[in-house]
Amino acid sequence: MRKGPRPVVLCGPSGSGKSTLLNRLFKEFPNTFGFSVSHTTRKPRPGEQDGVHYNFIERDIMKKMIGNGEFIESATFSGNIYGTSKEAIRKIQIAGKVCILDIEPQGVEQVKKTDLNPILIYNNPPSLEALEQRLRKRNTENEETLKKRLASARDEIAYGLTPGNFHKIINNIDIDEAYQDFRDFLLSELKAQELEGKLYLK
Ligand SMILES: Nc1ncnc2c1ncn2[C@@H]1O[C@H](COP(=O)(O)OP(=O)(O)OP(=O)(O)O)[C@@H](O)[C@H]1O
Repeated sequence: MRKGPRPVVLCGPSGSGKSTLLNRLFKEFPNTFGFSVSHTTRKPRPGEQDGVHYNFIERDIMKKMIGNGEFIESATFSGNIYGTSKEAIRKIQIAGKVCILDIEPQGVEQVKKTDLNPILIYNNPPSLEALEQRLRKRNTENEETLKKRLASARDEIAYGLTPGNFHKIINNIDIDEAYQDFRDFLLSELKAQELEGKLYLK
C-alpha cells in the first residue's frame, strides 16, 4: 500500500449511526475524505446503489476473490460476507484522500495486523434499547435480520468499550454533538499528520 494519510476505521453496531456521521463528513469535506466501498453478499436495500454503498457480489465469487488474497479483511456478519478489497482502498489513496473504512470488529482485528496503521474510532450507541428503536425507525430490517443485528450488538459494544481497542470513542447520543466530536477529532488528527510536513485537509 502506498504512503499517504492514515486511513480511518469507523466501527460500531448496526444502527449506531455510522452512515449518518459519514454522510455529514463527506458533505462537509468532499475533497478530503473518501469512502472505501466494501463488498457484500447481502442483497441491496431500497435506494442502495451498487459501487456506491457497497459492491454487491455473489457469494461464490466473493469466496474466490478472498481465496486469491484480494481482500484486506473479510468477515461474516448476520449471515452475509462483508469485506474490504485492496483495490477499494487503493482507489481512495490514488485520489489523494483519507480513506474511511466502515467495518465490524472481526475486520478491525484483521486490519490491525496489516501495515495500514489506521486511526481507530468506535461509535458507541446510548443503549441496546436505543439501537433497537433506531433500527426499527430506519425500517430496513425484518424481524429476523433485526434480531441478528441486535444479537451481535452486545459483543460489539463490549469490544468497542474495551480499553486499548480504539483510539477514540464517540458517544453517539445526540447526533449533532456526536458529529462535532467525530469531525473535530478527525481534523485534529489530520493537523497532527500535517505537522509532519504533509497537507491533507482540502
Ligand atoms: N444520534 C442519533 N440519534 C437518533 N437517531 C439516530 C442517531 N444517529 C443515527 N440515527 C438514526 O438511526 C438509524 C441508524 O443509523 P445509521 O443507518 O447511520 O446506522 P449505521 O451504524 O450506519 O447502521 P448499519 O451498520 O446497519 O449500516 C438511522 O435511521 C438514523 O437516521
